[in-house]
Amino acid sequence: MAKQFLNTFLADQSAPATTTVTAGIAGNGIFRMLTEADVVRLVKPRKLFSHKGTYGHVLLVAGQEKTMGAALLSASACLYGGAGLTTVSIPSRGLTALNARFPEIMFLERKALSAPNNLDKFTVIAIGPGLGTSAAAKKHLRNLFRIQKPLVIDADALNILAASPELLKKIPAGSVITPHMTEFDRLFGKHETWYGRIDTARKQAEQLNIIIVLKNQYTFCIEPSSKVSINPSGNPAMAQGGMGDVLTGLLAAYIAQGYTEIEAAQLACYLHGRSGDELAKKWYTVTATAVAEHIPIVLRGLVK
Ligand SMILES: NC(=O)C1=CN([C@@H]2O[C@H](COP(=O)(O)OP(=O)(O)OC[C@H]3O[C@@H](n4cnc5c(N)ncnc54)[C@H](O)[C@@H]3O)[C@@H](O)[C@H]2O)[C@@H](O)CC1
Ligand SMILES: Nc1ncnc2c1ncn2[C@@H]1O[C@H](COP(=O)(O)OP(=O)(O)O)[C@@H](O)[C@H]1O
Repeated sequence: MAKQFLNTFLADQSAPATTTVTAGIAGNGIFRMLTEADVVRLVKPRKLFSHKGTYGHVLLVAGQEKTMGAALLSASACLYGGAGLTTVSIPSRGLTALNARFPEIMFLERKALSAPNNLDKFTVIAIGPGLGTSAAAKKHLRNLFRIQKPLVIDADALNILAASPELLKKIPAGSVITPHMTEFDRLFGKHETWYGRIDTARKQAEQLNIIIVLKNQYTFCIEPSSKVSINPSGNPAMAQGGMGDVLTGLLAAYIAQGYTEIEAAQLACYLHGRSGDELAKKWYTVTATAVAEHIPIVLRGLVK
């Protein structure tokens, strides 16, 4: 394969012209591009004699009155991503919508989040889509930080952290954060270039001991070792609200199923974009709902 350069993946081509990207995540370089072969190798086929308990239990803390849709979209991705069980903690006003739309999904009252015992049974907890940034939302995030288990942190939970640097320092080790460019700059300061942003992300992933999924046309998954994998799938037909909420649900679903946090991030990014790519062959734009629903079809095509 011809040599690839990092600038191919940056909107502003701000990297040194000689910085290369190797094909495949097994490569030794800092910058490695995820390939279809990597993803096929990562996927663990579902087992004979397995049941819902085999594939983990996601708790998703999301939604407020005006953005309940984000919670439902994210929850749908847990379902279509194959989590064994999904429970959603949304304001109780969203319960009718949840039951009508996804009868497979369970509900946990918000007040139950303050008792750590209630959370033991969950394999992974994701927080943020459509959550809002109220004092109550901040309290829920703070409570989840106390149990010291890695979290998936997105959207408004990131905006809460951006406004509370003292809380950002307490982020549980091993957590995965999924900022888009604007959320990233709110968290870590304004950046003039993409190369500068990636440099900061590598430093922060190491310092905070977390995985940073920096979303854009090409999404960068940055590990605490500061290695970067670049996701090549996805297209502008996907540039619509709710797409990131679906990515968060997928990521949580793969952690629930026993993938490591970095494997889950790589799988979620690739399959999310691939779903959008397959749909965009027929559709000029694709919805977040459609991207989630198409995930099992993408996997059926990749894993024989
Ligand atoms: N149906 C729903 O309920 C939806 C709820 N959402 C939730 O609403 C909350 C706030 O989201 P908002 O969209 O208002 O605010 P954001 O902070 O996500 O976005 C604010 C602005 O940042 C810029 N931006 C967003 N993505 C970018 C990217 N990849 N690169 C560069 N700039 C980018 C855009 O100009 C955008 O208007 C989140 O919790 C989110 O989960 C959104 O996901 C949209 C759909
Ligand atoms: N032009 C694009 N090309 C590839 N992926 C895209 C494109 N636009 C959006 N996406 C993907 O959609 C998601 C958008 O996330 P985000 O901005 O958080 O959306 P939202 O807040 O509306 O849910 C990211 O995973 C991003 O990579």
